[in-house]
Amino acid sequence: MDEKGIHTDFLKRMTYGEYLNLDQVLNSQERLSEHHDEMLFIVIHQVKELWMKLILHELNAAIAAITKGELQEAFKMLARVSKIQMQLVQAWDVLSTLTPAEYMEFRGSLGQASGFQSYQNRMIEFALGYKQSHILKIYEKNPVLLSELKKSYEAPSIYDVSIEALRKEGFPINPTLTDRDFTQTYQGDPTVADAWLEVYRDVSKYWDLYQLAEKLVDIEDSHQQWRFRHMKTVERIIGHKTGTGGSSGVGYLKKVLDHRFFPELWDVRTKL
Ligand code: HEM
Ligand SMILES: N[C@@H](CC(=O)c1ccccc1NC=O)C(=O)O
Repeated sequence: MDEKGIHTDFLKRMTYGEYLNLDQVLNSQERLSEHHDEMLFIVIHQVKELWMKLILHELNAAIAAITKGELQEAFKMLARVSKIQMQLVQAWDVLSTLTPAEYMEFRGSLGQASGFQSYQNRMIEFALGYKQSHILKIYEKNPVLLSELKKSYEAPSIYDVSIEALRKEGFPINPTLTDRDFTQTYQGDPTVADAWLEVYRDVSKYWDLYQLAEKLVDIEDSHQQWRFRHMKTVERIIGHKTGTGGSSGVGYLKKVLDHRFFPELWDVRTKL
């Protein structure tokens, strides 16, 4: 049988579990304590990491599509990102069934591990334009992750390519934004604010850019809802204890809430 024949034969016999690699997926919930609720804790985090994998897949494709001027394709992907984010926000309801006493019974077995080290969470923040250089240090000892992370740290974010789309439409965007140092978090620019204001004032003329802006607002809105639910769930479970990752805990999570990804898209609402 030729190579193709063997392959077809394998496909014919392939099972559901083989296709989805369920052996690995369903044998990856190793509790370090004997505690009943540690299973909930592990599953919630794994589900979240899987959804984040899909978010990144969609966000990166959307960035490429916007760069090529294929906005309709990008809208489809960004709408999917929003729906996934809704799942992630709702997942806090499941975790909230964990009481403080139950969590404290197995918290010790987590050591210094913390969501702070979630690599995919940082990749998403980079794709959305929040670039914090100290994040790279966390992965110093893992060259594979570090080089992947660096690539997205140095690349334009979804907002950078959206600003470029404004420029391509003919808006007089500050030229220094086009080849700026993308490792720096975008700080806002009056020419971008003026351009979005024009788009929102004349929606029928700039329908695609308007839709792009509203998709970005959806994503930032949901991301903030996720951050808020995280902060509140943490408060109800550990109060103001310091975090396993070494931060002040709730105080730190509250501060993170201040960050805005797409500042002009929020400011434009006041000006309309
Ligand atoms: C009992 C549940 C949880 C508690 C008590 C908790 C607590 C904390 C604390 C205190 C921090 C600050 C860093 C530190 O010092 O550790 C943190 C950060 C973080 N946690 Fe959680 N967390 C919980 C569940 C989750 C879940 C389910 C996720 C989703 C995967 C998650 C993702 C993150 C992320 C991404 C950060 C980094 C935030 C940032 O730096 O902006 N956490 N968490
Ligand atoms: N930072 C949490 C620990 C924690 O939540 C955590 C630990 C191991 C794996 C994932 C975690 N989730 C998110 O921060 C704490 O301080 O209790």
